[in-house]
Amino acid sequence: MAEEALLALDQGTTSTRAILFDAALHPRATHQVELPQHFPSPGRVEHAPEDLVAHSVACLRGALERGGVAAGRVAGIGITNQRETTILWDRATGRAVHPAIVWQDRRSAGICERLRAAGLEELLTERTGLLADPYFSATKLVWLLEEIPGLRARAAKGDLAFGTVDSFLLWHLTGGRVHATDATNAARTMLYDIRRGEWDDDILRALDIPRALLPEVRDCAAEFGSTDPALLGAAVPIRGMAGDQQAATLGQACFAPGMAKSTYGTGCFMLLNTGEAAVRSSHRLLTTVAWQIGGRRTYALEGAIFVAGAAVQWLRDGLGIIRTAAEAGELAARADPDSGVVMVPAFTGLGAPHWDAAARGAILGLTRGAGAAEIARAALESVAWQTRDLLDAMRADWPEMGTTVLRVDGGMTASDWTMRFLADALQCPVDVPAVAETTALGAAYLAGVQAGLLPPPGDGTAPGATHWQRRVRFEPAMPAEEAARRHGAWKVAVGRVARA
Ligand SMILES: Nc1ncnc2c1ncn2[C@@H]1O[C@H](COP(=O)(O)OP(=O)(O)O)[C@@H](O)[C@H]1O
Ligand SMILES: O=P(O)(O)OC[C@H](O)CO
Repeated sequence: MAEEALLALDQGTTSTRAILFDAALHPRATHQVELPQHFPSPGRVEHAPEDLVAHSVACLRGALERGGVAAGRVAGIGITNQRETTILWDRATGRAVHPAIVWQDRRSAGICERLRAAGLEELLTERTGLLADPYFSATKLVWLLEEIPGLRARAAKGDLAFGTVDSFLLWHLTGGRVHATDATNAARTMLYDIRRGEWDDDILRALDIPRALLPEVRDCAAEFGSTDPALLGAAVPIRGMAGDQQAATLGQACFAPGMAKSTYGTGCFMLLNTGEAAVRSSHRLLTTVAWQIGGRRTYALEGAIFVAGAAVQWLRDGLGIIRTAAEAGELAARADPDSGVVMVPAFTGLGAPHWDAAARGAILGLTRGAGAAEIARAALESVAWQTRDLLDAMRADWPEMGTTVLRVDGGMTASDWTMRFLADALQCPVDVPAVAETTALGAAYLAGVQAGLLPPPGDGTAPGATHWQRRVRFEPAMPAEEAARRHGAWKVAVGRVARA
């Protein structure tokens, strides 16, 4: 690779990876490390902050080494990360005062209840676009300040720094010189006014969070400082930052309003670009910042589903009816398509647009003729129907959406059967891109924009002209009436498991 390179760091929930791209955004080398999960008690999920830093540095070094590129040739690093996960650290030592509280962690449910009882939910939703749920960082931070002795006093003195994973990594990569985040990560804290683009003093006061804890908020394509030369052998500028789902939206080149992407990993996150409109949802979707570049914010509606690929993992590890995830589609293909078996995989409650924490999973419509194949098919279908519920909610919230093509990525897109059924269920085309690593691609793209190597979104070359290429398109083959009838059966099943 003779020309300049871009380096993406993707710190996710289950692994950390760095991908080296050339200046035209072709992936050249990858280094990945699995991240240990810690479950100290039911409902609690933690990561070791030192793992986050050590693995990130190892991945950056590994990708450079494998790509045979010296750090000095990297025009910019883009950081992207699991969102909402909360870390509080000592400014003097850089050491975290508690393990990272992961986005899935439910320990602050009681604090959310308190906020709702105090009538604060409307203010929180209006300003931040989010719901009073433990998913977001704010109540995790309140929990730390309330439960860990001495922290409130240290915070008041200005000795501590708060950040999501991006900020914590930035702090360490720059040798403790920069305490900053970007607008997309700030938008997931429940402390940030997404319309005015600043930390919200009313919310900080209501939650008793000292402003001195908070990082400075920058654009997603910006100068974030340079890496400590001791880490990679040269000072490399950090020029991009975005939460992983927002980075994937950029990686999928969903640059124009009305474009949407859905990522199918363990869970599923769907984002719809709504342009300059921060659309307030009437269907319990989230309103979030898709990206901020040149001081201008583009917004998105977001829906999160907790169980997507996790349903396939359950077929494998819970039921033992498949040996590998890839077998799920083969088994489903052998099922009776009219068996009437419906599975609602509400293993940990239902996410958007239902937000029913008490719901639990069910398999309905079993007859003597139903077997492993029908259950596998119902599990894969459930992923498509959950997406249909999100799409319907998005259309209802934002009628301008019109017809769409859904761009998909993540592990489950390896299943052609699922993607074909997804197109049927949604009654719209489903596009799988050539570069599957859309999250890293989005982060590298941001760094490339800031380095002046790539055009920003919306400059006339968008959508898609810069880096997006389709690998395959799935067109709906099921008649609309049949899709509506089957969706009806799904909705009845959801109604049976709902508790809220
Ligand atoms: N061929 C396949 N068919 C169906 N599901 C699959 C297939 N391959 C992988 N998966 C599912 O995709 C998920 C992994 O996707 P990935 O994007 O790596 O997730 P994450 O980033 O959440 O760890 C797993 O839950 C797995 O069950
Ligand atoms: O790390 P992932 O891919 O599981 O994504 C996590 C999300 O950012 C949580 O909001």
